[in-house]
Amino acid sequence: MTTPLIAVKSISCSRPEGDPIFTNVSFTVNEGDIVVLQARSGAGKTTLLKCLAHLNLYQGAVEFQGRSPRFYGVPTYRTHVQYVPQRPSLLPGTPRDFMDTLATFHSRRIRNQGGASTLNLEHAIEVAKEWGIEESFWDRAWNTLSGGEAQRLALVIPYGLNCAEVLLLDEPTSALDAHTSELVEKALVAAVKSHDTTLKAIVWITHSEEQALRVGTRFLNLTPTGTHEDSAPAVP
Ligand SMILES: Nc1ncnc2c1ncn2[C@@H]1O[C@H](COP(=O)(O)OP(=O)(O)OP(=O)(O)O)[C@@H](O)[C@H]1O
Repeated sequence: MTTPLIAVKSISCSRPEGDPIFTNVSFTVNEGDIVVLQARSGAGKTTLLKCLAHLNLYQGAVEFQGRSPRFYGVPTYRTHVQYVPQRPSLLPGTPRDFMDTLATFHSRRIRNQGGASTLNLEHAIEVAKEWGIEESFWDRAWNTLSGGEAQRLALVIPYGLNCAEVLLLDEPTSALDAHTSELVEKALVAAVKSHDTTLKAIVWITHSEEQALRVGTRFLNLTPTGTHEDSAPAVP
C-alpha cells in the first residue's frame, strides 16, 4: 500500500475554554485528490485546515508522507503543506514580504536536499497578471488591498514558490467575481493534474455547491464526532 500524502489520525480540537469543536477526525489525502471539505458554518472547517497546517493545537496525529510535521521542521513542513487563509488581508507586511519569508524556508529545504532553489517569482507575477493583478500590488500592505486582490495574491504565491505538494484552501474565491473565480479554479485544478508543478492535492473549503461540483474529486463532511465521505457535494 502506498503512503498517503496526508494522513489525519484521530485528531480532536477544542475551543480555548475547553469544549470540543470536533473529535476523532481521521482521513487520508492522496495524489490527485481535490477534497472538498464541507460542514455547516462554525463546525470547525477552518480549525481543521489550521490543524493540518500545524497552525492550531490538536490531539492526535497529522502526517505528511508518513512523517510528522516535526520531522521536517514545522516552517519547512508548511512549505510542503501550505495553508492559504480566508482573509489574507490580516497578514502583516506585503505579499512580496510573505513570499520572501516562505522562500527562505523553501530554499533552506532545497539546500538540505542538496538541490538548487526553483523559486520563480516571475511566473507568479505573470499568473497574477492573468488574474488581473498589477505588479505594483506585490508591494502594497496586505491591509490596503481589496479582499479579492489579497485572495488572488495569496493564491498565486504558491505558483512562485513552486514547492507546495498540498494546498489547504479556505474559501479561496469567496471575494472573487464569477469570471475570475473560474479562472482561478481552472488554474488550480490544472496544477494538480500537471506533472510540471509540485502540487499533488488540495483540501478546499467552499460553501458553493456549484464550485464543489466543478473542482471536487472527493466530498468530505466534518461533524462534531468525525468525518464521513459523500459521492456528491452536500454543501449546507
Ligand atoms: N480562537 C478562538 N477562540 C474561541 N473560539 C474559536 C476560536 N477559533 C475558532 N473558534 C470557534 O470554533 C468553532 C469553529 O470555527 P471555524 O472557524 O473553524 O468554523 P468554520 O466551519 O470554518 O466556520 P465558517 O464556515 O463560518 O467559516 C466556532 O464556534 C468558532 O467560534
